Amino acid sequence: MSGHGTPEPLRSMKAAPLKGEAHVPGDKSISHRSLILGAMAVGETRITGLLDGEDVLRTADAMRAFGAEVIEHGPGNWSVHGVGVGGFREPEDVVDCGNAGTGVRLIMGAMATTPITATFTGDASLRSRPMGRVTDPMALFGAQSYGRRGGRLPMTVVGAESPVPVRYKTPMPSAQVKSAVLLAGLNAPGETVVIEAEPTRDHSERMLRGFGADLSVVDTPEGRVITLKGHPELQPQTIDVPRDPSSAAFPVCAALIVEGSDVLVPNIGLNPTRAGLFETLRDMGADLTYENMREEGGEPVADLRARFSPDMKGIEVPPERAASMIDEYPILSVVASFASGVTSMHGVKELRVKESDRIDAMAKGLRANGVTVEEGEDWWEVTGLGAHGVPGGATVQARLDHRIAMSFLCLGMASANPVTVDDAAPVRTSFPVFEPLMTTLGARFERLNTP
Ligand SMILES: O=C(O)C1=C[C@@H](OP(=O)(O)O)[C@@H](O)[C@H](O)C1
Ligand SMILES: C=C(OP(=O)(O)O)C(=O)O
Repeated sequence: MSGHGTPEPLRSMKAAPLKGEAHVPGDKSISHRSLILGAMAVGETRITGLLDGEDVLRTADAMRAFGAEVIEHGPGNWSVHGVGVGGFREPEDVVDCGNAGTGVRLIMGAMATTPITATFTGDASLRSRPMGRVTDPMALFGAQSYGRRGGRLPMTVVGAESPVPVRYKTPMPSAQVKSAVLLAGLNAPGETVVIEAEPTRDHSERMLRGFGADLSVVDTPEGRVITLKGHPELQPQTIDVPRDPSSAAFPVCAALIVEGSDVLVPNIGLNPTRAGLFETLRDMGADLTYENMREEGGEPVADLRARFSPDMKGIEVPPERAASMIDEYPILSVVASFASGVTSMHGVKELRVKESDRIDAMAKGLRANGVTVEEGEDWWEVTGLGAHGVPGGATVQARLDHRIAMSFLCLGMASANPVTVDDAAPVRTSFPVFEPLMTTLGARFERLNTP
């Protein structure tokens, strides 16, 4: 598992023009939810296109520990025989969610209204992340939790004996917190209500409805109000997981900064709660087009075509767009380094509690590679050096963060000198085929024994 093995240093050298098609893996958010909702349905859910990244494999193991039958039939092809809402059994051992914030937080929610006890842990990154944001609303349902100081893992959650429904306004924009409350609400009587001031990714709402839950979403002056009726019998589904826009971001952004590139990234979901990066890149003047726009499973889908864009300009990224591109700021900051002028990113303090403090990780690594970065608690600014202006040449720390590792590997494809990442193992959490896929397009990597 990432974070426990030998570090895998990887150097990224100037790439050849990136050309061809990039078939990126399945969506991580939807993959976690497919397994969890499949485990809470009655009968067999079939899944194709499931991401086989380590984060999702941990969730599959966790669902087995809670009593569901989870079987891999072949690459991406899975079945889950669910135990029904309220049917989880008590895990016999500690549940290790690895590197996955989404996995642990959604599973805590899913079990918090069933009278069982479970202890959760994860790798060094996950053990440093705040869990109070989920255990606070779980306490309102009647669950108890005992963790390390600061609400850190390892943590034991004692599910509520007689859960009560909850009305909860999320204190920060977080789809994980929203989803944990909705999943807990499944096994509470009456109506559970979540209110979010800023809309976040809505996969849980769409999928809960798909599984047959009674759920309504209303936009009000207070924010988005989501109401779920408790105690549904969830119906098993057949799910084809769409490709992950957050993974698509890497070949797209690499193509924009590597001279001579022209890359097609087919079948990417453009759900508006996820597509903020692509709009931002277009606002910066990127040659990024949506081809073959269509609807699949009720969601907009397109093939993304990205070509080398030497004339991109820095912009102020609208803060209200932050939730729809929260995982994409690291790679955006790489693109911003190759634009001209300043790109400023505000309203992004959530970046400080991801797999790493992503503002700090990117700021330190970009500075080491010759880029000027200013930062405050909830904002940062990157001063671009133009299409050929980034020196590169440094070794950076990935900090057990897949998106930091992949972002700096993309930087090295276009900078004057190679960029080395001290440990690329975390890439396997979300994008296990990143290295071969990017190599096929024209990237050049060198594996090192020591960074
Ligand atoms: O719900 C989800 O699937 C996710 C929500 C986001 O986290 P937050 O809820 O902490 O913003 C995102 O960063 C994460 O990669 C996936
Ligand atoms: C923040 C992320 O994931 P998680 O919170 O699930 O660890 C991510 O994938 O960028």
